[in-house]
Amino acid sequence: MDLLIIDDEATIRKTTTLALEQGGHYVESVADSESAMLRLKEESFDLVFLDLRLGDEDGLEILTQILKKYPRQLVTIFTAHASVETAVKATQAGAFDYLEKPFTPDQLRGILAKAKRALATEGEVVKLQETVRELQTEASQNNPPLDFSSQDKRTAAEFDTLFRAAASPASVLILGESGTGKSVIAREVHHRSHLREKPFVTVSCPSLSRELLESTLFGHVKGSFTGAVKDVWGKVHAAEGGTLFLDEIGELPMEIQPKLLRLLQEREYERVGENKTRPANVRVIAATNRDLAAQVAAGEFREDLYYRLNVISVTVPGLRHRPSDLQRFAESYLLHFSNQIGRKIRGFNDEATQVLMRHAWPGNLRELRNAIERATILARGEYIEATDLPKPADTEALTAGSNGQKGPSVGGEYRIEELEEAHMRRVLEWAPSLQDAAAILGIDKATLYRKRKRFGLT
Ligand SMILES: Nc1ncnc2c1ncn2[C@@H]1O[C@H](COP(=O)(O)OP(=O)(O)OP(=O)(O)O)[C@@H](O)[C@H]1O
Repeated sequence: MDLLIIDDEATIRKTTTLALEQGGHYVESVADSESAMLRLKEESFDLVFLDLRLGDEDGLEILTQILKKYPRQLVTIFTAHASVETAVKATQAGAFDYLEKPFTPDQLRGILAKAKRALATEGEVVKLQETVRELQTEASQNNPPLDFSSQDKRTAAEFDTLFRAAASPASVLILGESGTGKSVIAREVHHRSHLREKPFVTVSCPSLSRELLESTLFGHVKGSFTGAVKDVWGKVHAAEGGTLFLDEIGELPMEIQPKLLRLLQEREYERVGENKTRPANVRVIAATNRDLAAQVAAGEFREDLYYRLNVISVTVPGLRHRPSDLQRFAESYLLHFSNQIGRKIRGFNDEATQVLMRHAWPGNLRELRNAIERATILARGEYIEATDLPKPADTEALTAGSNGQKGPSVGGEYRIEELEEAHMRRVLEWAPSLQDAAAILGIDKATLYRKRKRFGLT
């Protein structure tokens, strides 16, 4: 623990410091209230020992002054003038405990054990607050039921690896296009792990500036940058004992990468603007829709960090690569949204089913969910019709690559060949086999092979 002794008697400061240091604690001591307030402003201490008679100063007044500024500070009063009256006064003023001089090392240890319990309880409250926040996020999204089964062999194998590894403390890296369900999977890994009762804390890497992200992760001390008006704990602290989920890790700035590596490797970190090293006990799950290996090759992501994160790695296939699951998701979303708005919709008519199956779903489950929610609202009859769904010839869907980049669009200033190549590339991305791709494109397999070679689509 980090302790501060405020006592004007040099011998008491020295002997108490020695006794506490022997117990492995970090101890500082000061002789007056001015130095004490200065240190409390600069540092955070787990427990303060305050002498009730501090030269000319009144310990009770100093106690009030400390608690006014730092209401959660634990303060134990030292006094040579023990009496029920002073004890009552000190506790009424908010003292955590009371120690009569001269005290024994055992009494001191007793106080420390009690303070440790109190701090742990406070830590639990912070963790609970974090959990409530996460649950509120989950609930406010009002999600349809989650489904982690798959008829697609590759997807099923990826999920199997992932969930078998859930119970280990190993870091997990979840790769996959946007909307494939990486955040949802990260939560599920946490729920299936031994840490399920502990906090699950999310940090979205791109949503913050570098400075803010560093302080959000590790916390900061007062004065460490403009606007840092008080000491703040970070998400690493909030996730203590549980899971820290780093979303969009591919966007983690280079400057922060060594700090995350240290957290993973040494299990320690420092708050921004502070030299004190703190232990961290968190399991890290990271996700990205970027090609992290390519980022490593391009020198944009540290290789050592990549390997640390990559202990267990899964790639969630895009929805077009698991067509056998599409209908099930569509039906489950339909049931959820029709119940939500109190409508009886029995399913999709044949034409609508065809549209569902032919669309490439570049936005994956998120896009499907939104499309079904919209269709549920628009549906006139008992069945969803093709016109309730996004148009199959939606230019965006036809021309946007899996990385979201646009290609030539229908009606623009493009040669037919360019459109042909873009269309073929997209279909090849999601069609389950070359035979299926040829059937969808309306050409025979030999022509497909020839064109693939010509366009370099291998
Ligand atoms: N296993 C699942 N079962 C049912 N629906 C799912 C599942 N996974 C994801 N979804 C749906 O897809 C939406 C998007 O999921 P999520 O936010 O986890 O994707 P993501 O891959 O993290 O996306 P991004 O990369 O854009 O952050 C969810 O809100 C949910 O509606």
